[in-house]
This record gives sequence, structure tokens and C-alpha cells, in this order.
Amino acid sequence: MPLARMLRQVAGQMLGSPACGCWMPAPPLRFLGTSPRQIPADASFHSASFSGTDQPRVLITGGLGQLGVGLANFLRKRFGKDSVILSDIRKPPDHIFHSGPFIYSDILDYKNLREIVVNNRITWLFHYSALLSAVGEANVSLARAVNITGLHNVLDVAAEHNLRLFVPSTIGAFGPTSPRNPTPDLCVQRPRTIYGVSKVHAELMGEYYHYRYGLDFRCLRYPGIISADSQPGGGTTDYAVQIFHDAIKSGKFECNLKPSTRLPMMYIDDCLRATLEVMEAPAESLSMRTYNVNAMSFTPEDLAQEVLKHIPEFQITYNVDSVRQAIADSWPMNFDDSNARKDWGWKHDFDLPELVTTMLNFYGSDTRIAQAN
Ligand SMILES: NC(=O)c1ccc[n+]([C@@H]2O[C@H](COP(=O)([O-])OP(=O)(O)OC[C@H]3O[C@@H](n4cnc5c(N)ncnc54)[C@H](O)[C@@H]3O)[C@@H](O)[C@H]2O)c1
Ligand SMILES: C[C@@H](O)[C@H](N)C(=O)O
Repeated sequence: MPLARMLRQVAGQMLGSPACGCWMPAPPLRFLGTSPRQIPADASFHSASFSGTDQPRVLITGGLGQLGVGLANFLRKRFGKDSVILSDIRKPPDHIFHSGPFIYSDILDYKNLREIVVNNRITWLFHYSALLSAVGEANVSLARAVNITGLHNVLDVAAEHNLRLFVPSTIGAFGPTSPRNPTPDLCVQRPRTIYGVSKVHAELMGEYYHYRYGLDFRCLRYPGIISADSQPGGGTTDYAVQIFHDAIKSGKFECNLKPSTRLPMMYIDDCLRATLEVMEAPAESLSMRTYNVNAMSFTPEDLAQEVLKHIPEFQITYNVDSVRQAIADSWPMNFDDSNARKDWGWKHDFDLPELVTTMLNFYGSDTRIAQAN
């Protein structure tokens, strides 16, 4: 076969997209001889992939943050308590330690990660470890290590052991030159935070491993996530969680963003459901490997107005944090998630009124229980 034709065929296999119906997965990593990592000659590979009928065996990294514990509870209801291992570098509180398997895992320690995956026959990995936008700007070198070097370890382990890998991205993967209202899946991405840069890198590396090595990489760009029973870890959207806590506790809230700062947001139940839905979606329904998902968009002023409907004496004041404000001003105002809705049927349940009622009910009942004790 003429060389040019042969090269075209190989390139077609590597670069083709599943959407065009002509995609051929690259040969499994171990046969390529071009592993992203030096694999010991005596390494005994066994396929950790699962058939459609098997229950996945799940590892969650960075699981003690705002989202990980909720994800573990959600997945355990579906797959059984012992099928889902939560991991982190922090010590878990008693109630989390006793609620299901927990293990120490530092994503910067590649051998430790590989040992966990092998010993527990992991088939699905949810990679939640990260430094978020505001804390990332306060410690760029740590954010670079955790968000970029850590991701490389996770990608290699996942590729070597045929895992299905979920990595969350974020509205923070866009920047001031992206269209902001709305922001589509595919557009200019030039974020100005280390967090955003590391997430664009994660999207591109995951997709590269998918096309190059056949890694089953799936990624959702989450909006700001609002949860009642877990604290946010140092992001720009944290105000939208703290407001509920303070409204119930003191009837007052000091907001660190300007009243008109519009950002995409989502209640945690929708976020966890979207995550499981994209992981369970048939591969042929995914025309892309990284999707925007959204539920609502609001400003601090809109949120305060909705809280006022429940707590008429509520007062909001503003003391703007210039770092967070600059970040928020570069992020999408509205997120276009039409591809997720079209490809795998994404549909959110919570809009602003339901979100506020649910959050205030949670904190309200919590406060009433505390007062009664
Ligand atoms: N919460 C949101 O609003 C939101 C929005 C978009 C995307 N995301 C993404 O979802 C994921 C989870 O977010 P979150 O809000 O739970 O984050 P978080 O900051 O609350 O938690 C991150 C966890 O990572 C852990 N971690 C840090 N360094 C580690 C290391 N070396 N090894 C292992 N673990 C380490 C931390 O101990 C922490 O528990 C992140 O990737 C984040 O970028 C979150
Ligand atoms: C939006 C998201 O990635 C995170 N909550 C942050 O603000 O950094």
C-alpha cells in the first residue's frame, strides 16, 4: 500500500470521531508499546473493564470535598455500599468513615493510586481532587501540581487499567474572550486562572487519551454547585451556598460579589444525577466527550430576592472581593447545554424557587433540631 494512503488510514483511526460512525478505537494501550508511562516488563495486565451486566467498582478521588460525599452516597444507593470507595488525603469524620469504604489516596502518588485500583479491581474512577478557583489563585504551584500532575497520574492509571473515567470540568474553563451569554460547548477557551487553565488541560488530555488510546473518558463542565450538607472548598461561587447558612443563622449576609454578577448554578442533586447519567450513557450516544450542563443562572440580587420571599427581614450587603469578582466577570453568564440535552437526555429538576425552598428547609430544620437539643 502506498505510504501516503497508509498514513492517512492510521491518522483516520486516531483522529476520527465516534460521531462520524467511522471511528475505530486505537489498539489497547499495552499493545502499542508507546504507553504514556514506562510499564514494568513483568506487569501482569488483566482487563478491568466490565460487561454491561457487571456492577461497576468505583473509586472517588478528593472525595471529602463539597461534592464527593454526596456522590458516594448517591452511587452506593445504586451499586451497593461496598462497591464505592471514597478517598482523600484528609482524615474523614466519624460518620463518613462508618458510612462505607474509605481509603487514603494522594493523587500525586502514582504507585499508591495504581495499587488501590488493582487491589480493589476498580472499573470506574471519578476524579474529584482539585484546588478550586479562588484557593488556586492563592497557591498556584500547589494548584498546578494537584490539578495538572495529579490528572496525569489519574489518566495513566485509567488508561492502563481500562477504567471508565469521569473528570469534572467547570464554567471556569472559559475566559473573558469566550462568548459569555450563552457559552456554547465549543468556543474560544482562554481562562485567566490556574484552575481554568488546568481544567482546559484536563478536557484536552482526556479527549486525547480517548482518541489515542481508547480511554473511556467522560467530562461535564459543572456550573457553581449548591449543596446544603457540605461546605464549598474555596471557589468563586461559594457565596451562593453561604447565603443560606447566614440567612437562617442571623438573617444577614455579606456578599463578596457585586449584586449584578450573573453565573450559571445547579443544585447538587441535579449535578450528581447528571454525572451518573453521562457515565451510564451508551458510548454511541456521546457525540462529544466534554459537555456543558446547566440548570439556572442568577445574580446575588436575584438570589436575595428569592430568599426574601421566605425570610422577609433578610438583609444582604456587599463587600466585593476583587480577586473573586475579576474571576466571575470572566466566566459564562449563561451556559448552553443543548448538546447534553440532545445527546443523552439531560434535564434539570431544580430552578431558583425550588433551590431556595430546598436549601432553606434543610438549614431551617437543622437549626430547629439544634435548638431543641
Ligand atoms: N463545587 C463546585 O461548585 C464545582 C463546580 C465545577 C466543578 N467542580 C469540580 O468538581 C470536583 C469536586 O469539587 P469540590 O467542590 O468537591 O472540591 P473541594 O475543593 O471541596 O474538594 C476537593 C478535595 O480534593 C482533595 N485533595 C486535594 N489535594 C489532593 C491530593 N493531592 N490527593 C487527593 N485529594 C486531594 C481535598 O482534600 C478536597 O477534599 C473538582 O474537580 C472541581 O473542580 C466543582
Ligand atoms: C464553579 C466552580 O468550578 C467552583 N465552584 C469555583 O467557583 O471555583
